Amino acid sequence: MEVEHLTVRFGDHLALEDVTLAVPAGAFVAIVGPNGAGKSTLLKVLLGLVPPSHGRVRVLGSPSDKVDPRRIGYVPQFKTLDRTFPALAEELVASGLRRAWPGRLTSGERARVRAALERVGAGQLIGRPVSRFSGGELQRVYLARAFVRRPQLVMLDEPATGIDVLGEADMYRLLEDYQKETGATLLMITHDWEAAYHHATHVIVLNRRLIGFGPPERALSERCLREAFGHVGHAHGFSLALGGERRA
Ligand SMILES: Nc1ncnc2c1ncn2[C@@H]1O[C@H](COP(=O)(O)OP(=O)(O)OP(=O)(O)O)[C@@H](O)[C@H]1O
Repeated sequence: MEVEHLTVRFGDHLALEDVTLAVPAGAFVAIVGPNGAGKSTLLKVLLGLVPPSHGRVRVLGSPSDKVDPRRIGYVPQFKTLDRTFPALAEELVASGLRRAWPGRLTSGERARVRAALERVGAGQLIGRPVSRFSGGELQRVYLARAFVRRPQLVMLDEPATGIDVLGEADMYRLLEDYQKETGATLLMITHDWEAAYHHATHVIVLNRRLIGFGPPERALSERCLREAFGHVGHAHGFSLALGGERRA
C-alpha cells in the first residue's frame, strides 16, 4: 500500500491531512489513534469507498478505486455486526466469495466455505443460524468470510472489541497463522496499544495527521503517544508493556 500526501475532507471537516506512508507486502499493521482521528476514513480510502480529496493511494499495485474488492478481505467492527441477520454461517461466509448474496452454492463453493470455517475452528457452525452465535463464534465466522478467497490483503476494523480475552488471543493466533501461510498483508484498527505492540510488525499512529509510523517500539514511543492522545495510557498499563519483550 502506498499513500502519498493523502488529504480527506468531509465538507469543512478535515479528517486526514497530508498522510504519506508505504506499507510493505506481508506486514501486520495496527492503526491507533484517538476517536475521530481518521482511522476508519483511512481504511475506507484504502478500500476505495471514500475518494481522496487530495493525494494518491495505491493498493495491491493499483489505484484503490480500481482494485477488485474480492481481492481484499474485510472484517467489520464487532459492535456493528448484525446478530439478527437471518442467515446461516455457510451463507454469510459464501457472501465473501460472490459480490451478490449467494443463492444456491456450487459444490466447489461449498467446499471452500467449509475449508474457511475449519481453518478458524468453526467447521461445526456451518449449518447454524448466525442469530444464535456468541460473540466469539460470530467473530470466527466473519474471519472465515474474510479469508475464504485467500486475499492478499485483510483489513480489520477493531476486531477484538467486545470479545473476551481468550477469544482475542485465538483471533490473533488465527490472523498470525493466516499470514504465515499466505504471506498476506494485514491492516487492523485497534484501541488496544498492547495488542498493537505485541502482534503488529508496523504501527500507524494517527491523529488526522500521521504522528508515527514504523516498528511498534518506535511508533508507540512516549513522544508519539503523547502527541496523538495527550497521554501515555496508564489506564492500559501500557507503560509496563513498553519496557517488556514483544510476544509475537
Ligand atoms: N461521511 C462523513 N461525513 C462527514 N464527516 C465524517 C464522515 N466520516 C467521518 N467523518 C468525520 O471524520 C472524522 C474522522 O472519522 P473516523 O471515523 O475516520 O475516525 P476514527 O479514528 O475511525 O474514530 P473512532 O475511533 O471513533 O472510530 C470524524 O470527526 C468524523 O466525524
